[in-house]
Amino acid sequence: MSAARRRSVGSSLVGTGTRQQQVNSVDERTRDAVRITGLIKTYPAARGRRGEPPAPPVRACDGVDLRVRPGEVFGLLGPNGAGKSTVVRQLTGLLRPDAGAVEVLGHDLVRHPERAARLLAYLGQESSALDELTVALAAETTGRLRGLGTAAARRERDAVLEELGLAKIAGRPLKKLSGGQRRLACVAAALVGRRPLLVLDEPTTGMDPVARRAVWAAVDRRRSEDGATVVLVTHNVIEAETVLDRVAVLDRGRVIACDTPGGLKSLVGDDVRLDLVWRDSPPLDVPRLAGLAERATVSGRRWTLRMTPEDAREAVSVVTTGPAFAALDDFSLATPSLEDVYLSLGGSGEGLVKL
Ligand SMILES: Nc1ncnc2c1ncn2[C@@H]1O[C@H](COP(=O)(O)OP(=O)(O)OP(=O)(O)O)[C@@H](O)[C@H]1O
Repeated sequence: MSAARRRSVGSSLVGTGTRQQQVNSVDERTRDAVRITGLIKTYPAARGRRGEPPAPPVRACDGVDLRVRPGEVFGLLGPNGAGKSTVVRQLTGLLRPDAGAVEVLGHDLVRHPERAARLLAYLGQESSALDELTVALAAETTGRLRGLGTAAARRERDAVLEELGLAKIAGRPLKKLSGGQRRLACVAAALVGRRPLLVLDEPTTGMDPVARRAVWAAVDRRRSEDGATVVLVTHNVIEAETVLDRVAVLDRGRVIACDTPGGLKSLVGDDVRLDLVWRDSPPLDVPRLAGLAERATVSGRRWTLRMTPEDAREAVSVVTTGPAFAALDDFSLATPSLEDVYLSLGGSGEGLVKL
């Protein structure tokens, strides 16, 4: 129900006592596009095959609470194995939680998982189901399955393929495309037969920058023109910073922070990050450089330092003069990123992608 419609229903019932309370409680539930409360999921232990040790149970969701507002692009960020896909598979009704509630636009998807198909479009990590079809047929078939008539499905198919730059390869089967092209075709299929909630699990994996930009523009259009809400899984911190309104950081099945990218970054204060890349070995006989070496995280030829802006100014003057500068290949100074937030919150940082 749109906000305008909710307002008109509410105002027509002003003063009717109990019915007003009912409307208020419906209003309360539908104010969030997605409400996830106390979600718990443990994958059971598995017997070891051919003499291998058994796999222990894995608690992939450990009490996850999330609220997503209508029209928001909301991200789940975290390293491999943090539990992001497990959350979205429960959000889409594909996986039953052990405990907790999942509501989408006021519908209880734990009790009624079959309603998910009408409420949301889901792009999972693996999408081999469409592999035998051509790009055009994958999009058209998805539209038909979502209840569009033949003409409407074809109209939407053509519009989406054009929008995502796929018209030229519309006649090719998905299984004969590159990884990035196949992923783009799956995004196209997900967008046909519009749904109020889009749940996209790493939609741009393997795509080149042109395709990525086309996907983000298409997602943004669904939000601005249709009022769609988007839940997006990513472990790409750069994407997270640029496309998301709010982001929940997941680590080991728990939400360790949830805010706007800017709000999260303010958690790490004013510290800046200085990256130094040396041509070969740095001249450690320069005394002030030896001092920096003690504070740096070293990875091959790269030093990374987190410091106050004043210390960074001093460090930059050290590395841009004399023998240090001669030995320097590259350097960059950056304000805090979501990766810094993640690390400062106690995440391991492994598996976060920076492109
Ligand atoms: N079907 C399954 N059976 C057993 N364990 C599983 C299963 N699926 C996922 N897991 C485990 O649950 C945890 C969370 O996995 P999940 O796929 O939700 O993480 P993720 O954050 O989506 O990771 P990625 O970024 O790699 O996609 C991991 O430890 C994973 O190994």
